[in-house]
Amino acid sequence: MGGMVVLLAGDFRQTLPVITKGTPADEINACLKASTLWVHVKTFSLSTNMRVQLHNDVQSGQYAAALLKIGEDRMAKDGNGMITLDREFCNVVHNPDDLNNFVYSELLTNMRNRDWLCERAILAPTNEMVGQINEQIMSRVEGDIVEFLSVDTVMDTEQVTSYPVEFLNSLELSGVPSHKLRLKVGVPVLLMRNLDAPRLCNGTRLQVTHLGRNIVKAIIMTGMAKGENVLIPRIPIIPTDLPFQFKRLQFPLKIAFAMTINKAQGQTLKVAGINLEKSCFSHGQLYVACSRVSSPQNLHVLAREGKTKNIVYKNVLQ
Ligand SMILES: Nc1ncnc2c1ncn2[C@@H]1O[C@H](COP(=O)(O)OP(=O)(O)OP(=O)(O)O)[C@@H](O)[C@H]1O
Repeated sequence: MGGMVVLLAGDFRQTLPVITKGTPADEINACLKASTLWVHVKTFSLSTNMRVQLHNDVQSGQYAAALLKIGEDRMAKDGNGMITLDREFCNVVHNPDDLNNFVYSELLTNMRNRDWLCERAILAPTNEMVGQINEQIMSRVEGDIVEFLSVDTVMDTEQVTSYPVEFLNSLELSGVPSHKLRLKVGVPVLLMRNLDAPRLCNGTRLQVTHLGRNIVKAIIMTGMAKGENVLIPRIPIIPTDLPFQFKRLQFPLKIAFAMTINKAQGQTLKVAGINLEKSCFSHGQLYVACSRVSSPQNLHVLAREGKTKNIVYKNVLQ
């Protein structure tokens, strides 16, 4: 059947599809532009950055222009291929504690305000960094940490001896909750699976209100069911991108003070911190991170000497 009109909306300055252990060439090949259908696509361009425009101040035009310079790799680079982030573009900070304090100032008082919690996040390129930042900020929250250990089992009983439980427990997989999930009452969490769409979806943010042995009570902070109290159970999660199948029984939650830049794509934040102790490693990450907020006053960036790498695959933009 032909002749149907399909509307696709996107921005090729943003991150490309993630290919596990893939090279830049694999990412470019997975992009819509590499499809044989692309020649039949008619493109229209949107020209106003509404997120920035809505802020409605004199700096908004400058900020939107600077974002485009990052997205299109038009920033000047030094001999090591690094760009310099200046004060007009963001607040450059020099250590992780400062970054955490700028974004989560007076955390204990403000944590009761769910809107305050939702409108801010610290972003980092890798899951490993995100895990560390979440632990650092959770340590500032009052109360005891409760540790939930997952139950991991191999699906094929014949493979039980090849994959001991200790090995399964050690697997940290993207999109799969950790074996050891550490939470406190009051912390914001991200739901990692669709439990009851459209109320409780992958990416919905919640605030923990009670930690039981077999259930987590939480209040929904984002989306159509904002304000509702919910019970989150442990669910079986089966990763699909491994050479063998195993099942992890765990709460589909992770702490949401910090999240990866890729996870933040699509979100709008009032205040963002970007931890670039380890630079971005893939196309569009710096652009996505910086473009989550609408003004330079609300963007705090931790980068050594204010310098960082901006990875842009120019042929995706042509
Ligand atoms: N025409 C508009 N009028 C008012 N607000 C708008 C308009 N378009 C977008 N916005 C606001 O701008 C912000 C970004 O919009 P939206 O998330 O739809 O854009 P997007 O292109 O998906 O962004 P990105 O891909 O960068 O995440 C949102 O807060 C949205 O409410």
